Amino acid sequence: MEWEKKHLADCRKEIKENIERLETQLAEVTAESEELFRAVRLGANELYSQLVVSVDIKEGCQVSLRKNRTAYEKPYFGRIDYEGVETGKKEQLYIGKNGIMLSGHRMLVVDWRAPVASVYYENELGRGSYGTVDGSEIPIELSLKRTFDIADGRLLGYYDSDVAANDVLLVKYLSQNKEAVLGDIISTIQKEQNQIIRETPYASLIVQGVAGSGKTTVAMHRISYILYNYKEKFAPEEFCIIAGSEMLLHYITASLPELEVSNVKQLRMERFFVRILEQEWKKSYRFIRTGAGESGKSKLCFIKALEEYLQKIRESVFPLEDIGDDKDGVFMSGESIRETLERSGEKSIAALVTYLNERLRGRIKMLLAEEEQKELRARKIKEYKNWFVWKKGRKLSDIYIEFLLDYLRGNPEELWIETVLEHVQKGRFDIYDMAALTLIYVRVSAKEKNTDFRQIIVDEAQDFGAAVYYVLRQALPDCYFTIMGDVSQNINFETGMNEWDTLAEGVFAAAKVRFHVLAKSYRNTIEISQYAGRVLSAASAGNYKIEPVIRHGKPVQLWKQEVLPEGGGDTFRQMGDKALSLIGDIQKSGYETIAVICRNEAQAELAAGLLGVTAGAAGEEDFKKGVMVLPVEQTKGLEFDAVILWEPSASNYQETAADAKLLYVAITRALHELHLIYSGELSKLL
Ligand SMILES: Nc1ncnc2c1ncn2[C@@H]1O[C@H](COP(=O)(O)OP(=O)(O)OP(=O)(O)O)[C@@H](O)[C@H]1O
Repeated sequence: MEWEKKHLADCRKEIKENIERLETQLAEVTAESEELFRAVRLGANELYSQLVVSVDIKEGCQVSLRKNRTAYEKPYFGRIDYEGVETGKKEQLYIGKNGIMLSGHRMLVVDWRAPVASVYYENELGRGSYGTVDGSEIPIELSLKRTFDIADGRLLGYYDSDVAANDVLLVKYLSQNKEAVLGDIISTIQKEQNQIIRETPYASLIVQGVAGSGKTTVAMHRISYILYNYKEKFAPEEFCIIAGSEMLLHYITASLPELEVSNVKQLRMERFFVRILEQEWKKSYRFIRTGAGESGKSKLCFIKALEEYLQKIRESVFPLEDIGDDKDGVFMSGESIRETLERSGEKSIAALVTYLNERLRGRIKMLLAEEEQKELRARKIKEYKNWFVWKKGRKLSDIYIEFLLDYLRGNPEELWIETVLEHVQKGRFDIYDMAALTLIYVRVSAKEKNTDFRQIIVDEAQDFGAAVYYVLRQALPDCYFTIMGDVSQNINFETGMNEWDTLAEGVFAAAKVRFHVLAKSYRNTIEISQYAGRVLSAASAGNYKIEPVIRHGKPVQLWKQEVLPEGGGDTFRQMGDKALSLIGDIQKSGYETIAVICRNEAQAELAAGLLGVTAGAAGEEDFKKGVMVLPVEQTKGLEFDAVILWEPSASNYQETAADAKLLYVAITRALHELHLIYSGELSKLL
């Protein structure tokens, strides 16, 4: 202990010196760049490149200073001692949230994202290896793995152990209250989480993780990891985080600056489609949250039927016939058209029309190249100009309508199509109509393929059906996807994902996607997890079980309100009073985020009225401290110190898989305390 205390003190001394040196350097470089800026503004253009360099140095200084200042309080959390098997070189590395360099390029603290830091998270003592960014494996003999508990620059203790080195700290960390943002877990990342964070960025991932298993947290750390290790290959602007609601996006991305991630994009799924559709999404169009026939439209067979329909249009625009005439010969053969079509699967019809017309013109010029053919050449070029035609400006929605009519002819029993047609004619589109429009855009009119994005991260991915992912893949063929979800929490039972095979096989081709499972739940106490377990088997057909991290809390409390003869109003008032007194008690025990979770918006309005707070409305963006009254659907992905589940009665939650999923979501939002207030009969699921 004394040795480590001294090491910490020495380390902090060096960091302090670093800070002082950087402060001086920053002051100097700031003065220098200001001077250069003035000179350039007065016309000394030859100093411009010097100014750019100076500004770069200044920014570098600011970043280092920030890292050193943060590190001063808690420079590191782990230590590994090992010997390189091939080199025989002994290393003793301290691992922290920020890599700290000393002058002379001596590494004081290794950044948690560095490849070697993986040893701390994954390896057991003895022979092992770690992977580098270029894919090679470095064999090592690990002799020590140590976890530190450091606060405010003081060493409180350390633990040496094998693979689960960070368990003690983990439980300590989990017992704390939560800030109203997603925490950073750098010092307690678990092995199976680490494997996902450090998966190659050149693969798509599907992660099935039970509620509270860290899917969202892991996804954010993965972005940080990729940007740190693959700076040259991926830029932050090429990342987009997609989720179902604004509140969830705000909640999850609030943790990004802490992880040194800035400038990544974040969009709700429907906004993402709008972004891809660009001007094809007309001003008069409206997104509707619930459309018609979503159950049918969300399935792969529907979107693949559209794909086939578009393929037929393509075939009709480019007949595989020779182009030319008997007298002057063949300018372009049917065979060469076929080859071009095959090679250009990613090109839209409009792009191909332009391309093939240009090629045809080029071929005519080449075949009639002689001077004496000049006149004939000009005539033929004119004759075959715009040989391939596609009506520009044809509205995507018209093509969609034609397809729907065609689909209806083939499937006359699918009556919902009539309603979809009505919506589309009025310019009203749900998420699956938007996916369909996007596919039509990609196949029909896109000028070129979209290269804006390279990494897409979808959170709460189970809420969208396979058709959405099929279209995303087609629209962004060069993109890698990180898809995080939990089929047990699929609240859109008819449309969303109830298993992952369809996605893995039907959208990605199973060989191309890596599947991970996170089974441990870090959020809830054992008592809450076990309670959730009761509904889980009904919610996931028993496929994915929760393994809670051993952390005890209060038992789950049930508060039954007898139905009063005076009628519902009085009964609810009594329930409201009970909730208010519970909230008072919970706040007294120091918890800050409390949610009252209701079955739907109407019940949330009612409960909010009784509690004297405003209910979280659909468009609400802020996740805040205090009491929030929310319909269960809007609590997806969020977590609260305490949850009061409002009216989990038999009539609100019936014995169906869909209702079980809703209950499961609601219960698993609670970190420390769960209370149920209900009148009459409790749901049979409980
Ligand atoms: N390794 C870990 N160490 C400490 N805390 C962790 C760890 N992994 C997850 N957590 C915590 O567990 C909680 C749940 O994490 P997160 O919200 O990422 O889970 P999730 O799988 O996305 O949950 P849900 O499916 O319910 O939205 C968070 O408070 C997070 O900080």
